[in-house]
Amino acid sequence: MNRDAVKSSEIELNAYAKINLSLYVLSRRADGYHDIKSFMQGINIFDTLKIKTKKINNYNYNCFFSETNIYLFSANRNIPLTADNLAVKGAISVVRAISGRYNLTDLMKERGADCISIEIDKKLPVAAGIAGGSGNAAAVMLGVNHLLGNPLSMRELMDVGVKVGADVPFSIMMNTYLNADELEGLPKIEEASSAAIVSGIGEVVEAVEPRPYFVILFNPSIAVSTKEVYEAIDRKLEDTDYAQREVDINLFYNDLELYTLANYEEVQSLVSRIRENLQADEVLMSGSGPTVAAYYTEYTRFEADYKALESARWVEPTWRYWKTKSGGHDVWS
Ligand SMILES: C[C@@](CO)(OP(=O)(O)O)[C@H](O)COP(=O)(O)OP(=O)(O)OC[C@H]1O[C@@H](n2ccc(N)nc2=O)[C@H](O)[C@@H]1O
Ligand SMILES: Nc1ncnc2c1ncn2[C@@H]1O[C@H](COP(=O)(O)OP(=O)(O)O)[C@@H](O)[C@H]1O
Repeated sequence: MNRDAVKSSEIELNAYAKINLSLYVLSRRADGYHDIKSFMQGINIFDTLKIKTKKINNYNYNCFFSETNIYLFSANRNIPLTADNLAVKGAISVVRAISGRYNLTDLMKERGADCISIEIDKKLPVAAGIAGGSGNAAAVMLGVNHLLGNPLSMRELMDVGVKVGADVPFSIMMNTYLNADELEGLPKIEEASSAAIVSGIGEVVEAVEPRPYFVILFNPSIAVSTKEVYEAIDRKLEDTDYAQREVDINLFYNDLELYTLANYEEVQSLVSRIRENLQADEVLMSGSGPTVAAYYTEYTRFEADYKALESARWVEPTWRYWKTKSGGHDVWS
């Protein structure tokens, strides 16, 4: 570790959301988690997090965790402002991993700091199938590691991150790639990508070239529990033909869609209305839902459809939608 390389006491990172262009659930493991195979890609919508190492000089924060002196602030009331916050879990896990190898008190002292503060500007929907919380954990892990002089490499952060959440390893890789300018000096940064084929429960992340698409993303403003959806798929996995089928990672396919669409009328209605009214090449729910992506290869059709949404009667006032792109900065410019 180059202790002198990073002496700034503050970093601001965008925590980008992900979408699953394909998601196959392969088997249930003894610990209740599921082995999957998924093509995941970053998308240009994000929360913003400010992470600081500082002297404790004010108490204007929602909560304080004494074990590692971590303060959290967010104006958003849809996320837990407690130790259950995934940003706090990310901070604790990275602090513990660093403490295992280095003297944390010394690292903090060298920076004239005795606490870490996290501020979350939450813009993404919560429990939405786009890894908003995992992205917050990823950004905090990358930010704390950066402020403490990059003791851990990107891959080491990913290994620690899977204990915080199954989507965290991919979120770390993708958010490393998309925040590369801010994270200069992170060991193994050159291995990052905004797209990957993800397997295991989420810990095996193989960087691949992104597949660029224009995307209109819809969220019906309901929350869906990932745990509930995975548990529901277990009955299907008992069928050996299903469990042993061939998977094509390049198809637009999501094993979890069947359950969420059948059990959440709002999501079924959202998908049907998008299919009836838009000219998208593909329409697919992301992750466990309820967010649905309409994918376009052609810009003019994408623009026309997006424009028409403003006055479309089939769009419910409670829905949120975003005009965005998937891939990386090169396709976003
Ligand atoms: C479905 C996916 C697809 O990318 O994304 P989301 O819909 O959550 O965005 C992920 O596999 C979700 O990852 P993540 O949301 O981080 O999961 P975790 O917090 O670790 O786990 C929540 C719960 O989901 C179940 N779970 C999660 C991942 C996995 N491979 N198998 C599982 O069975 C477990 O029951 C666990 O208790
Ligand atoms: N910082 C955070 N941002 C979003 N959700 C969080 C956060 N911390 C904890 N959570 C909780 O994590 C769960 C999953 O949220 P999220 O990551 O948004 O879902 P998904 O992976 O389906 O997009 C929710 O129950 C939410 O309350």
